Amino acid sequence: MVEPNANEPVIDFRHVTVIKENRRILDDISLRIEADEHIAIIGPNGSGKSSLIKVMTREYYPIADASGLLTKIMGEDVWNVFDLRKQLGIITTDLQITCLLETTVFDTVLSGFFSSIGIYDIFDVTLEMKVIVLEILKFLGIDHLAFSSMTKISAGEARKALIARALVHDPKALILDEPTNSLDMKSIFQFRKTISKIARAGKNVILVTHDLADIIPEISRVVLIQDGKIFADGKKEEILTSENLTKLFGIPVTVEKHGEYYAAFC
Ligand SMILES: Nc1ncnc2c1ncn2[C@@H]1O[C@H](COP(=O)(O)OP(=O)(O)OP(=O)(O)O)[C@@H](O)[C@H]1O
Repeated sequence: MVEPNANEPVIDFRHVTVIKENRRILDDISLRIEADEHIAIIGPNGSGKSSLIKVMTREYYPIADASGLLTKIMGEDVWNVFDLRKQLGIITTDLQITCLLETTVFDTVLSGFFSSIGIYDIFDVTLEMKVIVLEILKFLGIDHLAFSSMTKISAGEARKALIARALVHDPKALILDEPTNSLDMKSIFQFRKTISKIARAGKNVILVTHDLADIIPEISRVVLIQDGKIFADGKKEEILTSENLTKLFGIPVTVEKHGEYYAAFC
């Protein structure tokens, strides 16, 4: 198994172009995320955010003949996909839908060890795995829900259970694709606190969102994506401006800062 190098950039992509159905859905993207960085990726619907994440998880592959192409993750070019998924904890809305089964929170988190949906008799579940699951549930403050069904807890709690599932392998980075979709204000508030706690615990947070309010204070860098290209990349304070967001979304947008958080109005 590839052991990640903690000092190497988590992501070092250069000249990444992905073509699907004869269209460049990612167009010459270069993006380097340092070992200690937390970033937010923002862009309109269809701009290529999820596709970029899929290049990170090796679900999408860039065209191989691009000059200077590099797709290093934690210093390595070549990854076994199973090893890679242990290092990159991923939470998507699709996963939330897939995991909403009549299964307990505990088993949902445990299933992260097997990259499965549900737990089956053939799995070799160890005591150590169970201890890790309980520790993570405690860390995220949902241990009291361990034996509740995923279908009987709130959307915010279910989202935390998925984060717990992504953490079982102690990944280097946590990738969140639109994590607060369909959560109410209280759940969003609690969710942000959880992500802040994980960021402070030393995991890279890579957040894909439409909502500036998801950008936790620990995130200092923002990347804007438009039409498969990087439109702007830099310090949060410099990138999150009304002018940039107006150009990015093609509508008048006003960005305001409230304490350590941002909000956009259109
Ligand atoms: N497998 C595929 N085959 C064909 N087209 C694809 C494929 N995957 C993505 N696309 C197209 O690439 C573009 C970018 O899609 P992507 O899902 O990356 O955008 P996004 O920024 O994540 O959008 P959203 O905010 O709506 O989730 C879209 O036009 C999408 O239809």
